Amino acid sequence: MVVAVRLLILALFLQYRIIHPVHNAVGLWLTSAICEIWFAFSWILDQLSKWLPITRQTYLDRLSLRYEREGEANMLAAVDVFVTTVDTTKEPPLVTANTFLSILAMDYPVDKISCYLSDDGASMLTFEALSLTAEFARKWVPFCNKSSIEPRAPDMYCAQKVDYLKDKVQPTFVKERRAMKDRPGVMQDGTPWPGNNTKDHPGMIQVFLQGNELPNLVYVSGEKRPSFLHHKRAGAMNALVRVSGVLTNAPFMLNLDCDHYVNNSKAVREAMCFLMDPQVGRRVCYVQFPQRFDGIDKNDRYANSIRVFSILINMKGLDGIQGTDKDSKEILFDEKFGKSSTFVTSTLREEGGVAASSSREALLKEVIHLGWIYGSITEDILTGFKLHSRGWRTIYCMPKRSAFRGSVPTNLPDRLNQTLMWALGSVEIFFSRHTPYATAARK
Ligand SMILES: O=c1ccn([C@@H]2O[C@H](COP(=O)(O)OP(=O)(O)O[C@H]3O[C@H](CO)[C@@H](O)[C@H](O)[C@H]3O)[C@@H](O)[C@H]2O)c(=O)[nH]1
Repeated sequence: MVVAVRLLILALFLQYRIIHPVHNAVGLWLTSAICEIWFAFSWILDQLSKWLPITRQTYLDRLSLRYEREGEANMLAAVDVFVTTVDTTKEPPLVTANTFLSILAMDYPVDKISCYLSDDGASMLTFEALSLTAEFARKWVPFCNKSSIEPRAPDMYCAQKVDYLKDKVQPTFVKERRAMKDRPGVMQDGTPWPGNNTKDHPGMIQVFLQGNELPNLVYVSGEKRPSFLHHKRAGAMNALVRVSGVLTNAPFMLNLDCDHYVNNSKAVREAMCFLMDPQVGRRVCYVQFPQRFDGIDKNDRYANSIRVFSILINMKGLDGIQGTDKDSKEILFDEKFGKSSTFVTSTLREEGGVAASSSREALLKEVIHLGWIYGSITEDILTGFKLHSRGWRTIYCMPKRSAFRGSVPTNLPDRLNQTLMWALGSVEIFFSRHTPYATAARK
């Protein structure tokens, strides 16, 4: 009803605008009329996606009943978690360390989680930080598991103003908690990685944790050469897909930015409710969680929360059609689980991912399945489109306790840069051969 009334008002307004030209300022009138018609058109498109909003419910106990039977081997699927970082000045290693600790301490069988960091900055500082993170994880993860705390990112947990003495918790817990709070700082100085140039260095892989007590933890910095495009985050993600394909090759992957920590330790289980569902799971290629952010100031100067709340209905609506694409317009981050088989975890011919007898055309076709698509700085949106155009479904999952939380730009230049990047990415997709309109026309 509201939409119909708005549509009517819009039609009357546009009719008025068109039949009343401003003769002494034709240029201005024409420009504003074109802009208004364009906005009206995009608003109508936006409404179309809202007809069938879906709210989903997960039942974690049933997941456990099906896949974690007593006396039997745990049947939950393994997950490779990918985190990307590039610039230690904008993405402090301490933030990345928190993200990793929250991942390592997730409520999921430890032998089924492997964490990978892609360091596009090839920074010694990040490398050192991850090494110290691995050390601290040996204390932090058992503490989290024993005490069932939330969130499991140490800084965010310790920043909570909870009086544990008041709650009459066990004295041992209070003591252990204090020990965790007084942990030694994990950062050292900002010495650059010796002998390396961020734009020209060999590939680097270091396994920090491996075994049955903690999840695997691997540092990766993909090879960079000045004469080759490395395709920014898409290239970094594909490097991780290839490395993890060789090392752990889990059937699912979780992808996070370095400043997005796990806020709900059961997040992976939430996603598995869909991905491991015998019926729904077969058609689903990823599960996406809503964007949630810390650090938004009281007046929300940079409009960070608008994109969180106003898009909720759009996301639910899209879920009712085929699922959400990664949307750069309002969403900053999302976390998604994809089936590696969709992306084919091990690589091309040399890794046995594609039969040696494949023709060049077949190979090229497979390459499209092989990972994040190149050609746009908003590679996640582009890849989301591609997956949808191949018939995959995606799920929008909103657990009561938000699954992940991230940080937002806290100054105007960063916020403007971010918005510009998303806008450019969308324009790139629109004019590329991957444009959804061309894909729809080809069908
Ligand atoms: O060359 C690069 C550039 C970026 N990144 C990483 O990519 C992530 C996102 O980059 P950022 O510049 O912070 O972009 P945002 O706008 O904050 O990120 C949102 O928008 C991007 C483009 O749509 C998506 O890739 C991200 O997942 C999404 O969170 C960060 O972890 C970076 O460290 C790299 O690994 N290599």
